[in-house]
Amino acid sequence: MALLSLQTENFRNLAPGPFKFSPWVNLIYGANGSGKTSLLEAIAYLGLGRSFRQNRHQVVCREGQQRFVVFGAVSERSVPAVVEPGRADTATSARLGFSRDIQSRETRLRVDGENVYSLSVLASLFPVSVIDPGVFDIVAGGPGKRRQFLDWLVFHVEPSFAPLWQQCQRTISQRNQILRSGRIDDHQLQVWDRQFVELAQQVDELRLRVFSELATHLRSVLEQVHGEWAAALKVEYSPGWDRKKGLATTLIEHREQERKVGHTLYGPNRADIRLRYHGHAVAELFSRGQQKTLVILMKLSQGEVLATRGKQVTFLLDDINAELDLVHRRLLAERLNRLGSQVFMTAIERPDPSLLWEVPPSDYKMFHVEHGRLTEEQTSASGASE
Ligand SMILES: Nc1ncnc2c1ncn2[C@@H]1O[C@H](COP(=O)(O)OP(=O)(O)OP(=O)(O)O)[C@@H](O)[C@H]1O
Repeated sequence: MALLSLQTENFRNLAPGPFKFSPWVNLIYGANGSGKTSLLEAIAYLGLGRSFRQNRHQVVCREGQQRFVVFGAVSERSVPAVVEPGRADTATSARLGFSRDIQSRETRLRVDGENVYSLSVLASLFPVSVIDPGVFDIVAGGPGKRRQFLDWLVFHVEPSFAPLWQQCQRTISQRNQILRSGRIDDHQLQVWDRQFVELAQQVDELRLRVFSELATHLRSVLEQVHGEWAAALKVEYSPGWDRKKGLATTLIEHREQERKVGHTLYGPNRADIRLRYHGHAVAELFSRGQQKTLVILMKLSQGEVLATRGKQVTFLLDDINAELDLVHRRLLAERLNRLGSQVFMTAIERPDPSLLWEVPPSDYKMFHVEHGRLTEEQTSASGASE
């Protein structure tokens, strides 16, 4: 899907719009505090149902207002692995809406004017991938971030994953309650363990299958990065228990330990993507730039896996220029262009397209942001299409 237009009400400092976007590349620049990140945040609301910057809806609602609205029109495009920009059919196929009343805490999700009750409906219609400074925790942070990263892809590739994982998480929390209660009923725990092991194996199977595809794409994109670090990097999926032993045996062997800590220490809730370099975690040895390049390439690989399923990810890149040198910026821009993804890329200075692409995409738009207002500027692409 690609976002063709956006309207907002009371969203931070953004003007209401409507703003019309390119289904391919949108370059957005403006001074500090002009509203670039707020724009990406509003777009992301349509696919995530929340902000990627912080947890509370009320922070994005304009000061003094009680309700904010984000409304967008998205188009469906069939995306072969490599697409020539400008060739796809961009007929509007869905109108997505998100509104939140701050006082009543009521959230409303709308698709084509009808109420929907699950965020996963918006998420599957409009997959968005945010690349902002916070995303670098995928490498530098704990396993939870990497699990979330993998599960985002599994959710989009395997429709059975979301309900399965929910059920598995419920089982884990029931199991934790038993482990925490002073008097443990062994029989009761065994019953939960049987169910837990079965669900865990199903979750693991889906994650492993999707991870293998992701790893293949990541390996291919890493081959384009010149540097020993990219060649020596090892990327492995760990299910959260010793696979040779099996989860059932692991749980029996560690029952005492789990009783002591009062929660589940082995299982898909502990899965991870291990990123190793010469036997060490990459977070210990990689430079900041290398870590950032790696995260961006991992995100790009997610987009490539979805493209093989005919699903298109919209990438929201917030001021990545500060993080990447020109060579890596170009590599990313070229790969995104080949992928045919819709891209929103912000910068403080007006970007020079000739520095990003050898041949700039035939259909891109350039916007200047000031006080939350977007002004579209003429580019060689807009000139050519007239
Ligand atoms: N709830 C709100 N109500 C009104 N204005 C807000 C609200 N939240 C943020 N703002 C203002 O919106 C403006 C836009 O901030 P934003 O983070 O989008 O800027 P930016 O262009 O990304 O800046 P930078 O380049 O510094 O990252 C800021 O001036 C901020 O003070």
